[in-house]
Amino acid sequence: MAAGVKKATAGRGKQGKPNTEARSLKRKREQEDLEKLQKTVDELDPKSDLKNFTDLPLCEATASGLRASHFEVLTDVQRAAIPLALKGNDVLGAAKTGSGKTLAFLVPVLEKLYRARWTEYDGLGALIISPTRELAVQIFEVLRKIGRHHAFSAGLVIGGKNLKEEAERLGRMNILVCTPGRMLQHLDQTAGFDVDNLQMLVLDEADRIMDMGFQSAVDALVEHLPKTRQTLLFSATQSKRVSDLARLSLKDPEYVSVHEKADAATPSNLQQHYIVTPLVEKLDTLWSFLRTNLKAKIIVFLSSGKQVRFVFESFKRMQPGIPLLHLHGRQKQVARMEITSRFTSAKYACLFATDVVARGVDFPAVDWVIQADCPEDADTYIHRVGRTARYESKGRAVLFLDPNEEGFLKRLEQKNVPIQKVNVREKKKKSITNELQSLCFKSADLKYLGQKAFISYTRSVFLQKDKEVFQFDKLDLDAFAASLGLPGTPQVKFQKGQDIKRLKNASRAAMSSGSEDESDGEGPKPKKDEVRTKYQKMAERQNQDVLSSHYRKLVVGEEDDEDDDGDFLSVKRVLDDDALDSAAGGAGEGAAEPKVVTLGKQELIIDSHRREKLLRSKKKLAKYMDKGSRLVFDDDGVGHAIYELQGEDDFHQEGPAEQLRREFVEAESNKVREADVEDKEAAKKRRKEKRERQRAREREELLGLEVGGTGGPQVAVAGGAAGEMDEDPLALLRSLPIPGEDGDEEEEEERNEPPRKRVKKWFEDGEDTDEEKKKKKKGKRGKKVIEMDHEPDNLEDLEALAAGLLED
Ligand SMILES: Nc1ncnc2c1ncn2[C@@H]1O[C@H](COP(=O)(O)OP(=O)(O)OP(=O)(O)O)[C@@H](O)[C@H]1O
Repeated sequence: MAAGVKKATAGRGKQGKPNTEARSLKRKREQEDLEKLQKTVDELDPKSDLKNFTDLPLCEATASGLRASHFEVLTDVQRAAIPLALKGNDVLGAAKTGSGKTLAFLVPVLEKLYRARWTEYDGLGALIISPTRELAVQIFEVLRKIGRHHAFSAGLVIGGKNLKEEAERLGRMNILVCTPGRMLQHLDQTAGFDVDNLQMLVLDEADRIMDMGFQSAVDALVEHLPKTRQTLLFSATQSKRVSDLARLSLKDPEYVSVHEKADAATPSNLQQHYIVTPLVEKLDTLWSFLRTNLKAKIIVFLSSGKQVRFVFESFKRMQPGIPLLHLHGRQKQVARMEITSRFTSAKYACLFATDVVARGVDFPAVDWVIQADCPEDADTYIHRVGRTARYESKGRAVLFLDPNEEGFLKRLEQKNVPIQKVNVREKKKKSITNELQSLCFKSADLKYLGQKAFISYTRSVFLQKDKEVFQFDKLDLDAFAASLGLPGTPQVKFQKGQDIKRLKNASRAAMSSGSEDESDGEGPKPKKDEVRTKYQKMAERQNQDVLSSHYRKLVVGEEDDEDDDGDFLSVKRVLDDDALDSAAGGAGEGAAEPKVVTLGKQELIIDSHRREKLLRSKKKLAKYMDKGSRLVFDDDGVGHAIYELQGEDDFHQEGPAEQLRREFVEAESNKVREADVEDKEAAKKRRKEKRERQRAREREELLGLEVGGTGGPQVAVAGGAAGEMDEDPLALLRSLPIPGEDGDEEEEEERNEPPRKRVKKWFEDGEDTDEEKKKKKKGKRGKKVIEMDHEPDNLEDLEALAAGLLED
């Protein structure tokens, strides 16, 4: 789309002055061309037999962009949809995966704006919405390629970038490719972002975008858009739901379904197989498959980000001999882009992925699509396998089914998906359970990942809507846990909750986050300033504490109870050993066993280093303790409360109350007096000892200086003359008290006493020359410094100091 610059400079005279005549001529010619083009479009019969892009009434900029990108022959969907769209119809386009739907909407977008003579001053002309960031990036790239000779500005709005920066650029864009949440965020928040002129709205993977995960965002987004626009909807699994059409205010939409009467819903050059492999042997089968297909480009689909991480990490450690990559919605945007581009350019590689790349993503030359976890429905199956056998290339797909999941084949049949059974050559199959066990034993991290994978898998099976295919009660949980290499079976139990789609889309509930393409079903992130409990914080820890999702459910689940359309899982035991293990150490190996310490009436779980530190601080612990009550001990060592109430009768028997009171006061006063005398004696003794110690110290200091001679400051003693004394050269320094050390009570008192008169050191002698004195004065920038040879400790000293301060 750089041609705008060329266009702007065309029509200038030799000296750079605008040649008005040439310009008006050019404009006239353009106008004529445009009218001619519009006429051809109006006369175009959408049902006519068109073969190539050159048969379409397109402007030169689009035609040359297509040529430069080597697009010549129209695909079926392009042949059917582009003419209708060029003529201004709303279109619902359905065609198999990899059949070229992207161009079927991008070409009409460019043409519409071109024929409307759209300029940068006209604002946003077309909005293209994609359900995932990966797909949005891809659409944007195709747009850039075929639109290179147009002068339109185009932008990508997908989140993961600075909102403000994005907002600044938005106002200048004619075409935007976006994900729904991020776009809505801009429409709601970006001041001056005007979409009133919008000519065209496109929804790629429309059925997904109209799905409930995006429902609220899309509805809110459409609210902002003008009703007088053209709308194009495309997908390989298009729905004609009237409610969807109404939501988008489509006007007499043309339904384009080029493969409706085809033998299959999937590309004809795609070979599809399934393997019946028990859940407990799934990883063995997958591993053995990879080991026998090292020279291939493979995508392995798994049901959650946790599955992806565990399989990726464990296989990586076992080094299968093929480069491994992994992609899921919880990764940072930069990492996702990096992995996508690495897999795109790789010749041989295996990508473990969630459904984040199930739709639309056009990785070149993928040989195999393996669905290691059964997809939630036939549509998802169709999109997943569609990552291979794209356009005219061949591809193969394998679906792993547990014997209990064979009911899924019926679903595929209903959708016209041809699939054949293949058997695994048992000879080539290798069990990796022992290796996984040993890896999990050696690495706590991997074990935690395995536990999380176990839980997320079992949970997803339980939550699936299609109960004929996904039968939780038929899962052999112990054997499944063992097959992942786990030392025990993490325990799970049912709780009323939400259905899988709702859970999967939980993160989309707050669309403003912009991370709408999350496919891991890992629930929403907390808002920044939300107050969270310690269990919530533990649950959010990214560092693999296995029960995090359980804790999350424990906490979030309470709120979810209202929603009764299904059930969901959570832990039976709040704290099992592993959970505590992980909670105590974050995730690292050798994490300390959590302790439960009873403090007063409270139980304190020591589940982190911070808590452990707390145990060492009496002061901090004090706040957990009972405040306590003071006791006095009698001669027999029995404790009594300071004020014990005596029975009234006993009290009266001892004599008149007033007399008893006086006797009590007198006795207590005597005690205080005696204690006072003792205290005074003790204090006197301590002061005496202190004085003696001080004198001794001063004597030693003087002695030290004499030994050191006049050769330099005190430290010189250590390196010099001390050696001759055959003494430890640091003896003097060691004899001096070090602040903070040996802090017994008396020394503490000593430190609290007012500072004593300090004996001047020989090198501190204040007998400076006059010049030195002047220098000192200057150095202190005019500040008045009064030098005294000792600190003022009587009235005379203070008067002298005050007099000095008044002197100029
Ligand atoms: N007319 C054409 N000539 C040659 N190649 C084409 C043509 N149209 C599309 N392609 C190529 O076919 C591949 C698939 O196209 P595209 O991604 O548009 O398919 P799609 O129908 O959108 O698939 P999905 O349903 O998976 O999103 C791309 O690599 C694209 O470059």
